[in-house]
Amino acid sequence: MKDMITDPQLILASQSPRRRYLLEQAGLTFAVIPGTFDEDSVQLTDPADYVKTLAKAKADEIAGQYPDSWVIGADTIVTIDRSVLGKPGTPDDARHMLEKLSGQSHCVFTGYAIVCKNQAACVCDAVKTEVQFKNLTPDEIDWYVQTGEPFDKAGAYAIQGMGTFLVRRINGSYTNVVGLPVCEVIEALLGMGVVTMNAANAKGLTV
Ligand SMILES: Cc1cn([C@H]2C[C@H](O)[C@@H](COP(=O)(O)OP(=O)(O)OP(=O)(O)O)O2)c(=O)[nH]c1=O
Repeated sequence: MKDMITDPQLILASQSPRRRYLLEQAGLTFAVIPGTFDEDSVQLTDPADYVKTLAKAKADEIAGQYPDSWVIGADTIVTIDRSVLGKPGTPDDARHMLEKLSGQSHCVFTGYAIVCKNQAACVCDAVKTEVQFKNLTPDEIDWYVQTGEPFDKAGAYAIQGMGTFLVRRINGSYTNVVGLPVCEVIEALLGMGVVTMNAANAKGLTV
């Protein structure tokens, strides 16, 4: 149930600490209100369409509760060949994902949606980044799984964490791999007039 407080102007509808950190680092002030949307209820289609649909559903859920606020939702998946890798449920899942990614290139798709219900406004898009892994030895995979880092990350790795040693090169947005394409999201927020670059407040973006 919604608290009896004034709607925050900008909301990140996500439980992901990485998304929060990326937006804070970009100078935004916002509230964090994660939703309860069931990701398994959405049928997998084209990867870009799929992450856009999920991002929009996450944003819409919170926008329904805070209709005057601007709400940001996002979703990230990893694809390789024809498989989609979400978050591993068990150490064996994580090991299999890392074995699949070893020595190969894969794609990371993040969808984002920015929604304001009472203004009937919505921007929704997806960004793709290519990531190439080095060849991993069984010992490297075992060690990385034991760190516990893979478990809440799509594809069982964190490029921003200890998993940085896995990545030989990337082609595209780095923040997109971490969970939110910050350049595109800030561009959209500026374009919609949700935030401004105010010379009198050069410490951050003005909401
Ligand atoms: C590939 C990769 C993913 N990830 C993370 C970003 C996302 O938090 C997660 C993908 O899961 P998501 O389902 O996109 O997001 P989430 O469940 O963490 O949060 P919410 O649905 O509430 O917004 O994987 C990294 O942190 N680093 C990486 O290198």
